Amino acid sequence: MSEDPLDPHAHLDDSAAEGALRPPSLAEFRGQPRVSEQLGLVLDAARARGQVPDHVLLSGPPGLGKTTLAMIIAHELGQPLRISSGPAIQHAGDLAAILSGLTEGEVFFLDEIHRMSRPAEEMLYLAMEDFRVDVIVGKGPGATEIPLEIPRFTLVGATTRAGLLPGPLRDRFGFTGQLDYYEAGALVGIVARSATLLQVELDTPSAEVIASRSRGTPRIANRLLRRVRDYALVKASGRITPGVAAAALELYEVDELGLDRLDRAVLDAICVRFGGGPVGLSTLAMSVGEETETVEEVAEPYLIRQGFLMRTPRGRVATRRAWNHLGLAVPATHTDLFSTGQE
Ligand SMILES: Nc1ncnc2c1ncn2[C@@H]1O[C@H](COP(=O)(O)OP(=O)(O)OP(=O)(O)O)[C@@H](O)[C@H]1O
Repeated sequence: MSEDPLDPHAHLDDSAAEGALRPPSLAEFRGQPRVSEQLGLVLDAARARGQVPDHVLLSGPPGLGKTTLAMIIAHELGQPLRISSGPAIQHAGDLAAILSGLTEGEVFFLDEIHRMSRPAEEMLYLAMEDFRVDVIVGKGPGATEIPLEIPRFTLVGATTRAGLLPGPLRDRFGFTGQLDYYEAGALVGIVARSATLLQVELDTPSAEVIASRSRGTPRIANRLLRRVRDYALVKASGRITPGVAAAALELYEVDELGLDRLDRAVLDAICVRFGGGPVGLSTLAMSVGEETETVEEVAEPYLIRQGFLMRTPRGRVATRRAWNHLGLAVPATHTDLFSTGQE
């Protein structure tokens, strides 16, 4: 796993602190007002009926709060939480073991659900719908399927790419929450709350500097706060001002739009090495020395959202904004491309 302090995938930096900063209830969960309200309703209704709620699918880029919401669901329902992930469940038997060990009403959080093996996925269909798994006993022609009842549970699936889930799996979730990048105001609130929990004095203008460079992502906001705190301690007698926050983030190569080293490397590769594109994803990933998934799921969504690049059927293409942000002149050929209405 990467140790890059700005990588939203990286959990290891002060991971205990990250856990301590998770809001424990929906009331303390900021941002995502629609998902939060809809989910609150699902939980309230289930509680009122005294039943186990529908299965919940949470999708969105890393670090936006999917794990946090799964923990909140369990907490709000007063149920234990079991955590696993798609890549950890390669055999149907692994899943059968987990499911048969659940207690009635337990919340089962399955991260990266799109990366589960096919046989496990098929077992999950039945478990989600009928609360039953078919365990195969024996081998070859003598093998028999033994149906096994499992306790009613709530599955909370998380994925960075809901589109990658097969239709039959997606259809079995009663509620899907699509998490989006956070608005600046919500991030300021998150940073302020974290600062209080970390016993760091932080005024609103400084919180705004951190929030505005956090790529709309609470995990990054919390991490940047910790880096700013360190910087202030070493260089500014512990006092955080907007100038100190900006200088700290400059040091960590986070620019004023929140773009980090990988984001800029991607833009630089498209604009400079590939003449603005179109360039295929795998070529692009290789040229910045990253996994295709990291480029596609971490860097691209934010760059697209910020209008720096476009996905086209022929590959990734930089927009004028990308050239401008890198301080480069837009080549004439690309001015032509965008003036044809593709921007
Ligand atoms: N709405 C929120 N309010 C306050 N803090 C939040 C919120 N959402 C996320 N966080 C903080 O951001 C961190 C990352 O959240 P979380 O681990 O839930 O993200 P995730 O979407 O599950 O990411 P991944 O897919 O990479 O596991 C948590 O430590 C939590 O403190």
